[in-house]
Amino acid sequence: MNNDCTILVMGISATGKSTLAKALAERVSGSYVDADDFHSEAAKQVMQDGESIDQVMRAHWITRLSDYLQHEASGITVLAYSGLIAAQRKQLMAASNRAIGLLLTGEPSVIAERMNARKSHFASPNMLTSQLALFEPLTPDENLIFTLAVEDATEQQLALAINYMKTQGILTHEATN
Ligand SMILES: Nc1ncnc2c1ncn2[C@@H]1O[C@H](COP(=O)(O)OP(=O)(O)O)[C@@H](O)[C@H]1O
Ligand SMILES: O=C(O)[C@H](O)[C@@H](O)[C@H](O)[C@H](O)COP(=O)(O)O
Repeated sequence: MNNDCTILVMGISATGKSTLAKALAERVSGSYVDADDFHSEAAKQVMQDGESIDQVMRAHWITRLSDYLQHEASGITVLAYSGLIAAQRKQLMAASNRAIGLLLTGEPSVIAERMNARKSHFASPNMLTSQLALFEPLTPDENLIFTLAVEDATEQQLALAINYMKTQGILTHEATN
C-alpha cells in the first residue's frame, strides 16, 4: 500500500460528492478519483435506464475500487463513491492504511432538484427512489464517517471537512494553509 490516506466522500447520487471531492482534493493536494470511472459499460446502461445497479454489479465494482485503493492509489486519495451498503463502505475504508469518510445527506426534494438540473451525467433522475431505498444508514461502529448537509454551500462543507480531518490528525494546520 503506497497511499497515505483515503478520504471517501459518500452519499446517494447527486448529493454533491464529485463537487466536494474535487474541491477537497485541490485543497489538500490530493488526487481526486471518481468511483463512476470504475463502472462497467453494462452498469452505466442500467443507471441510464433509471435503475440502480444490482448486487452482482455492485460487488464487482467494489472489488475493482478496493484493488485500486490497495495497489494503485498513492498520496492522499479523495474518492467520490456512493457508499450505499454498510458492509461495502467498511470494506473500502479498510482498503487503505488510513481512511476517513464524509457522508452527504439531506432532503430528498433538494437532491431531486439537483438530479433533474444535471444534464451531462449518465445516471437518470429516476434513480432517486431506488437510491434512497438502498442506502443503509451508518452503523454505530462507523465512527470515522462525518456527516455533512447537502443544503450547505460547497465552501461550508469544505471548511467543516477540513476541520474534521484536523481533529482526526489527518491534516496538520500547515497542510491546508
Ligand atoms: N453544495 C452544493 N450546493 C448547490 N449545488 C451543488 C452543491 N454540490 C453540488 N451541487 C450541484 O448538484 C449537482 C450534483 O452534484 P455532483 O457533485 O455531480 O453529485 P454526485 O457526485 O453526488 O452525483 C451538480 O449540478 C452540482 O453542481
Ligand atoms: O448503486 C450504487 O452503488 C450507486 O448507484 C452507484 O452506482 C453510484 O451512485 C452511481 O455511480 C451514480 O453516479 P453518481 O452517484 O455520481 O450520481
